[in-house]
Amino acid sequence: MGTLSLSNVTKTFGKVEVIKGVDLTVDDGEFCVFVGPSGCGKSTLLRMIAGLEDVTSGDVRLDGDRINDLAPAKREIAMVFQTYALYPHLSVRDNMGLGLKQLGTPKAQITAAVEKAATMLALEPLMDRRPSEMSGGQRQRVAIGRAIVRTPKLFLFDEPLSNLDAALRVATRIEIARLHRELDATMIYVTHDQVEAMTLADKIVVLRAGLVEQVGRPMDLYNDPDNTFVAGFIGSPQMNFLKSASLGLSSDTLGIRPEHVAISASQGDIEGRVSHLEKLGGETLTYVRTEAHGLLTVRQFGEHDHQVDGTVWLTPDQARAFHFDADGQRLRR
Ligand SMILES: Nc1ncnc2c1ncn2[C@@H]1O[C@H](COP(=O)(O)OP(=O)(O)OP(=O)(O)O)[C@@H](O)[C@H]1O
Repeated sequence: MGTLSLSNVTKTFGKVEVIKGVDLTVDDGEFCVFVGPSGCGKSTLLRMIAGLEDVTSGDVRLDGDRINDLAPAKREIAMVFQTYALYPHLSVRDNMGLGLKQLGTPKAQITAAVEKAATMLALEPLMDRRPSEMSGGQRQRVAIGRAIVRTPKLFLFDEPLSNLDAALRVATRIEIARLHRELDATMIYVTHDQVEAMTLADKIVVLRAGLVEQVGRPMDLYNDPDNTFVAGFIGSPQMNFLKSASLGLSSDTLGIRPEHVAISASQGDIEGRVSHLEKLGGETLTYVRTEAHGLLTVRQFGEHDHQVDGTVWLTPDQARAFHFDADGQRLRR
């Protein structure tokens, strides 16, 4: 079991309140991802769950038990950091087994748990190496292995892939998804990476300035955002925001994803000039400077050529558009 609940959790550093009352439930076996702009409080929230920061007010519960005052080592929670935090003088085997050893677990049991985790993570050939003799990706697998052997109720990941190169990030991301399926464990994962959030999460929590903006399944946040903040945050490239009035519409702002804007050299609703093009292989992004709405992005599948500085016409697909009021709240019709 591993159900986490936060009720009205706050955190104050000095006089500054950085977490301003968070309510959240992460169900047993769920993969929950925290996203939000830099400084919004993702890591602080994670560290409070782990017990590495005190909770200023509110309750943190694991399977119903209030754990606010429980020492980190007693929480049955394992945390994997961006910077691995392995002991340099210990072998992989000893790094992975250390947590259990400190808990006084019998040696045979430690060996069995370490071997099982090593197999899951394909670490067997590396067990006698020290951290300095391994690549970043291998070290991160050891850090994940160290978390697994403790069979915690809850895994916390703080941007675990951000020190890895692009190919290794993809491989390790897939590995984490597999581990989640195999372990059937509850996981909370902090990331800046849209792809990680969209692909790993059962549930995404969008945070902004210490508050939860919206919680939902990835595609629900993408297709049904509550406000301009969530609409702009989820999805890459970002949603376009247009002034409704200049399109003859009654809402304040019209939101349209780059893939739902048609581009033509001869006709359309909005005139603009091509600012620059990005050909990404499978798709082309065209950035168009418009007088009424600023810079807009158009996404087309395949390779397309639009002359830089040339005049183009854009037409948002109204059926796919989102409408927002002057406060940025979604107007659902
Ligand atoms: N020990 C501390 N003392 C004072 N302020 C802190 C401390 N730790 C974090 N903060 C502040 O709390 C706020 C939230 O920080 P936090 O690291 O949780 O944000 P984050 O969303 O994880 O950011 P990032 O995405 O950049 O890692 C920030 O304004 C930060 O400056």
